[in-house]
Amino acid sequence: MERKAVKNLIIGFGKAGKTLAKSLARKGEAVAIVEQSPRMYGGTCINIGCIPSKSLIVNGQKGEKFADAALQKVNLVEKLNRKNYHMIADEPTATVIDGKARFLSDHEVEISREGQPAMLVEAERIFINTGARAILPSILGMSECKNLVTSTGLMDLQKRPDHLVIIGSGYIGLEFSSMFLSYGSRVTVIDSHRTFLPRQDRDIAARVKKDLEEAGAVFKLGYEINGVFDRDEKSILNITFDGQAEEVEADKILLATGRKPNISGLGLENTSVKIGEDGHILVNEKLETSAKNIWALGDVHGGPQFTYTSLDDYRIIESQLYGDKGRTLDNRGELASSVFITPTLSNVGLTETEAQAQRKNYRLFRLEATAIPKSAVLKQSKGLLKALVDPETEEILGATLYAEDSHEVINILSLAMKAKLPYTMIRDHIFTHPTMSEALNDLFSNANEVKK
Ligand SMILES: Cc1cc2nc3c(=O)[nH]c(=O)nc-3n(C[C@H](O)[C@H](O)[C@H](O)COP(=O)(O)OP(=O)(O)OC[C@H]3O[C@@H](n4cnc5c(N)ncnc54)[C@H](O)[C@@H]3O)c2cc1C
Ligand SMILES: NC(=O)c1ccc[n+]([C@@H]2O[C@H](COP(=O)([O-])OP(=O)(O)OC[C@H]3O[C@@H](n4cnc5c(N)ncnc54)[C@H](O)[C@@H]3O)[C@@H](O)[C@H]2O)c1
Repeated sequence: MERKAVKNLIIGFGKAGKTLAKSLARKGEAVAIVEQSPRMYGGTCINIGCIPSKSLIVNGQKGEKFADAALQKVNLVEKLNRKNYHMIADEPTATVIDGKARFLSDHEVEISREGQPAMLVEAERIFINTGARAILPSILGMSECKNLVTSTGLMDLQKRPDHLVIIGSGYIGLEFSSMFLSYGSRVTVIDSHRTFLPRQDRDIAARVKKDLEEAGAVFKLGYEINGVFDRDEKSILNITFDGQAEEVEADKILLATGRKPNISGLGLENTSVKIGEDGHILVNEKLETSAKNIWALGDVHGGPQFTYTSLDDYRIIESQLYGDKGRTLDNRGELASSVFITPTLSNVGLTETEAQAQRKNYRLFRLEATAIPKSAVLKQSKGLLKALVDPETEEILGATLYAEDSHEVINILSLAMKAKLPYTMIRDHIFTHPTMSEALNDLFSNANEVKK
């Protein structure tokens, strides 16, 4: 077996891993990064996640035809994939190894390669960045169903399905409903949960649901899925609500019921790395696993699954191994998030419901998106903005922005929260005009405070 010794081995070409590989190489350190599929150079985000999905979403909003948008998506991904490969492979002290990694011990990793003998890599330090993969709930008949796909399969289609049935109304379920509605598909969303967007305030969830319904989505919430079978070119889902059975016919079925840490076949049982009950790699606030030479970064260690949290994991490693050791998971602060539907739904910090559950004192500010001049310019006036402020410190406790471009505007509020700025600073700040961010002036004005 071919053997290789290297100081740093990174398993998985994700956001954290590739950024770390580049940084190590720039320091002149020997680093090898192993990736199981050339299709995935650069990881989930650029190949099968954020970037292709947002490309399809944006082109759908612009009114492009699905076939054209699909082609643009392929070209964009190919370009980014090659760029990511060369970003690492062209560094003199870095090596990209094609193959699937499996631990033999805390320091030894076997890499199986297609059409070539396996390779054994011995490394001083190992960074696991293997991401997450779609959870496939067990549904009777699903393995024989030819129209059942995950988000990856759906984005590979050349032709839009006439009727898309989506199982799951979380991030992927909602973003893909909005996306395919914009291309003219009929969309039905089924979720086992009765409450729509359970972590959002009820007024926000109701708005989102109503807007998606107006765009054509049909929601079937609180349904159990009993089985699926093919009939000619279509597939039929058997579902029940309160014991009442019904059938739904679909051209494609998207499974979007969550993603779980990718540790399958990684051989962690041969190491001293400990795994949590739900299958994530256990790490401390410095991302150290229970093996002293092994770290885990990104989706694989559980917690929020975002590209920007994976990037922040890289920053933690950099700070711990080469910096002032100040950066950890514990001082990450509030994370903003956005669901890229139309308009976008963004959150940071507490929702009103969470503030109430925590018995916090808060001042509530509320603004209809119709009041924002830029929303009229953009011809997208749907939405509602909410923000909570601590009455004593005047700091922002949280915000929910359901409005066009809220994925940009939310970052202003997350920065303000991190900097502990009083809300008055945002209220009185001079923003350029006409922009969606200037709505923050109005949102925080006294006139828009909701007296409880
Ligand atoms: C459809 C979709 C849309 C998304 N949209 C967004 C978004 O808009 N914004 C956002 O922030 N997040 C989004 N996400 C989530 C985001 O993509 C992930 O959280 C992020 O990419 C995780 O990065 P990572 O660094 O953990 O690893 P990944 O980027 O997942 O990389 C892991 C890599 O490891 C490889 N690998 C796995 N096992 C092995 C092995 N044994 N040997 C060798 N290689 C291996 C995999 O092939 C993969 O390339 C989306 C996800 C999906 C699926
Ligand atoms: N904009 C973004 O940042 C973005 C976009 C896409 C994905 N992501 C990341 O990817 C992760 C995975 O997304 P996701 O949408 O797959 O998961 P999710 O956890 O967001 O939503 C899963 C949904 O599936 C439902 N569900 C679970 N099991 C079910 C079953 N058996 N039958 C019917 N419904 C069922 C749940 O009730 C939930 O509504 C997200 O947590 C997110 O971190 C982020």
